[in-house]
Amino acid sequence: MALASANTEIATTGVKFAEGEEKLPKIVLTSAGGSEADIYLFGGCITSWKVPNGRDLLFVRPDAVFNKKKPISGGVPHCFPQFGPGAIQQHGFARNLDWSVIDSENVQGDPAITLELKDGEYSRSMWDFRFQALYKVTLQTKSLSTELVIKNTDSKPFSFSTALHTYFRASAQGASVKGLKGCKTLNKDPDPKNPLEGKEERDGVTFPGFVDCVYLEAPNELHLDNGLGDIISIKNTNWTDAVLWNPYLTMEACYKDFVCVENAKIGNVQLEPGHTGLLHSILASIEEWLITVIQFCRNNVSSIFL
Ligand SMILES: O=P(O)(O)OC[C@H]1O[C@@H](O)[C@H](O)[C@@H](O)[C@@H]1O
Repeated sequence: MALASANTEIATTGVKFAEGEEKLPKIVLTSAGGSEADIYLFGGCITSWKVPNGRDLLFVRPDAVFNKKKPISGGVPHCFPQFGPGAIQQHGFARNLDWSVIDSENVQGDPAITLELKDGEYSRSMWDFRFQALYKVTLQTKSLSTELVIKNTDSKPFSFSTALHTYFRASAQGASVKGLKGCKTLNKDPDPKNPLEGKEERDGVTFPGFVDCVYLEAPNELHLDNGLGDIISIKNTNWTDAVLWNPYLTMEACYKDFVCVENAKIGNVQLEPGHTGLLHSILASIEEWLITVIQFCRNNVSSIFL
């Protein structure tokens, strides 16, 4: 189904247009299983993901503005075509532009929407390439999955870096991320322009103060304990890297209430004309007992089968 503008009615079950903050158009997805997600067309930004118990697992900063003068600070903003710092604005322009809805579907009670962003005068003024970005967001009862497809529609090659800069609601003091042990790190604290190389030695990475660290070649599944009673699995295909960020006292009003765990592609991805790159991520709320079983199996699998 092709959808032209924000005013078009969507006939797909579980997918509707609504007025968001400051009357910005947003899409509301509602699954048959009782979960809900909000996606603003401005920035193609998912701002809310409520699981069936009603808890919103994402966080929007209290200083977020919805007037298109700044990107929406919170939820799942895009960083494209640059993660940064770099030649163009920090985190690129995709979070500052209106995306359009081009498709929607509902498969067995699970709604999905596909947004599109293409180059225009504004984007070409800082990054002179023609591209198409397709972003499919699918909501299931306990998970939210995204698929980002970048296509080079130009006649010359280009390269980009990218991230999903996900803000999770958390008690930063009690939060931890598992799965990063052994990864090579680029610590942007104290100097983001000259990150310090290192290796992660911890089983669970915590947020005791300012954190701004890139993890290279991260595994395809991480577990975030948000310190509020939720365990969130963050799975990916092709998002090779991860970034952890908490601004600590530089954002005194809210640093205690969130942590960013970002799927990222830090090294430049080179795309030839006509070629596409695909990045897939699934956030899933999982029960603590399941984590215990997974960990038990990981620790004991060799002894069970030997
Ligand atoms: O643009 P935002 O949402 O304020 O986020 C900024 C932060 O984003 C993080 O991804 C970077 O690693 C930090 O260096 C940066 O300060």
